[in-house]
Amino acid sequence: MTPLIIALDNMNCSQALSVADTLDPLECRVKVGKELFTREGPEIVRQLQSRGFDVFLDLKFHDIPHTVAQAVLAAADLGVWMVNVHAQGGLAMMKHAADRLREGHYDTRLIAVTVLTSLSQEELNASGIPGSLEAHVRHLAGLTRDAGLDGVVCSAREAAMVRETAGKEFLKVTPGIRPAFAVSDDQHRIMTPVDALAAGSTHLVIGRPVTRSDNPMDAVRRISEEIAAG
Ligand SMILES: O=C(O)c1cc(=O)[nH]c(=O)n1[C@@H]1O[C@H](COP(=O)(O)O)[C@@H](O)[C@H]1O
Repeated sequence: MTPLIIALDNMNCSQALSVADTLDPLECRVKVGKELFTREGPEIVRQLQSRGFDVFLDLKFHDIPHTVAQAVLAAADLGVWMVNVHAQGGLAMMKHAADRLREGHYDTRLIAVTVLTSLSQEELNASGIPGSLEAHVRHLAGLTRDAGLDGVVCSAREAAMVRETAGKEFLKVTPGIRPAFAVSDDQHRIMTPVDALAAGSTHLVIGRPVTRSDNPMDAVRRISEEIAAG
């Protein structure tokens, strides 16, 4: 199955569906984030699923354990392929959500965001977290593994380190991916698709390089070709 997850950001329902209609669900999965979900609600997820797409519901839950677990179960009831929380919410929060999913026999993958790819070392320290960004990602990845989640969201630059900490099977979903033909936008810790996969990423999240393209499916094909050419 393809490692590509296309982020359907900066659009409403009809725009998202018209992009999705140009894409092939065998060549990519799609990600519904805060803006699209807040505008359109669960119906956009159902519409995408009815077109054959696996949906990653990227709402990055971060709250008390009971609230997060209930939100994760609500996402699983929607039949999403993947949902995420913030690892910063703590071991108990993550474990409660993972346990509830397992008890309910859901096959929705639960992953946790470590340190956002838009954050730099300076910004992390300025937010009150001392030490190196890499050490913090490693720590949060270990916490996520201990809580029984399926993997993390991290920068591809940290994928090899996460593999070392949590193993090969642990998912490394990496945004901040910029194919050779794209610009970096507001992402700080970026990598090309080829380098990201070589570093151990299991899934690549790509938004603007595809969705801002005049021909999104062509952009997906170019990325797949870049990957195949290695
Ligand atoms: O959880 C995410 O998907 C995520 C985590 C992170 O650390 N950085 C990050 O960029 N993302 C998401 O990945 C997507 C990246 O989009 P582009 O920068 O347009 O490729 C956006 O939808 C972000 O919300």
